[in-house]
Amino acid sequence: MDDNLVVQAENIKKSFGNNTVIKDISFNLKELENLSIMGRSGTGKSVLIKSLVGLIIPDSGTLNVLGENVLDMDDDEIDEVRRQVGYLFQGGALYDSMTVERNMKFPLRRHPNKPSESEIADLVDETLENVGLIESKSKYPSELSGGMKKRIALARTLIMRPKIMLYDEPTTGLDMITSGEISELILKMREEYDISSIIITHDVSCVELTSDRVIILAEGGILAEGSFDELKNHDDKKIRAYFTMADKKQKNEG
Ligand SMILES: Nc1ncnc2c1ncn2[C@@H]1O[C@H](COP(=O)(O)OP(=O)(O)OP(=O)(O)O)[C@@H](O)[C@H]1O
Repeated sequence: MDDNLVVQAENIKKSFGNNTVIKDISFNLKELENLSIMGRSGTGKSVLIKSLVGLIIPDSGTLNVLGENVLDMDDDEIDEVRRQVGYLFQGGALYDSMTVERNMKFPLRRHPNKPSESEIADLVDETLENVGLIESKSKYPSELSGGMKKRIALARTLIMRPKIMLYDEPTTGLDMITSGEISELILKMREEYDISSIIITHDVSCVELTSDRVIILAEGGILAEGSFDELKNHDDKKIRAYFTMADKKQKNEG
């Protein structure tokens, strides 16, 4: 595997019964790169990133993550990959019955190389400072806005110091200003923690702000790949449409 590639996926295929979701996809992620994956609903974006952490097993292909072949791993080895690959799920999923502080401490306390309680407390404070929410430490999720919950969910993932972050629709359901703040945070976290990221999103502004490279999925394969500007101004109007249609949708929602 190329030294600079943290993910290398070759000829991935995946069907669920008769439903062939991924016909043949190859892609890679470079160190410190932010890669956006766009595509209509149901094109297999989530399936693709779930396969990076062993939540879905492709039918065929090769899949290297951080230099290791994840399709040939036992449960312990996959757990080790999951510790290095943070996954921000669509729902964000905080524990409602726990304060922000306890939500943050929870994954660290379960870590096999568990830090001491005072180290955990320092890590929680430092990470909450970084996402701008230290003052919400004693609050419960129900007391937080959608944008704040996303930040806390992100902080809880970052506290594990992942090398790769997988963001599944990080700005969905947020207003345009809050979405912009989350996109800024994705950029800031790359600087702060040297993270390479894959961002699944329909949010054109998020793609524009965060991404070095964009892949558009359609019909089980890669329809287009390039920089934001290349794809937004592509000769093929079918490709341009991914940017203009979503723009209009956002304006209507905003
Ligand atoms: N565990 C599963 N079992 C069966 N089918 C599944 C499973 N996971 C995903 N699928 C199917 O795979 C297809 C792609 O789903 P996926 O969630 O990857 O879409 P997506 O591109 O992320 O869509 P969205 O933008 O709506 O989140 C869908 O038809 C879905 O029903």
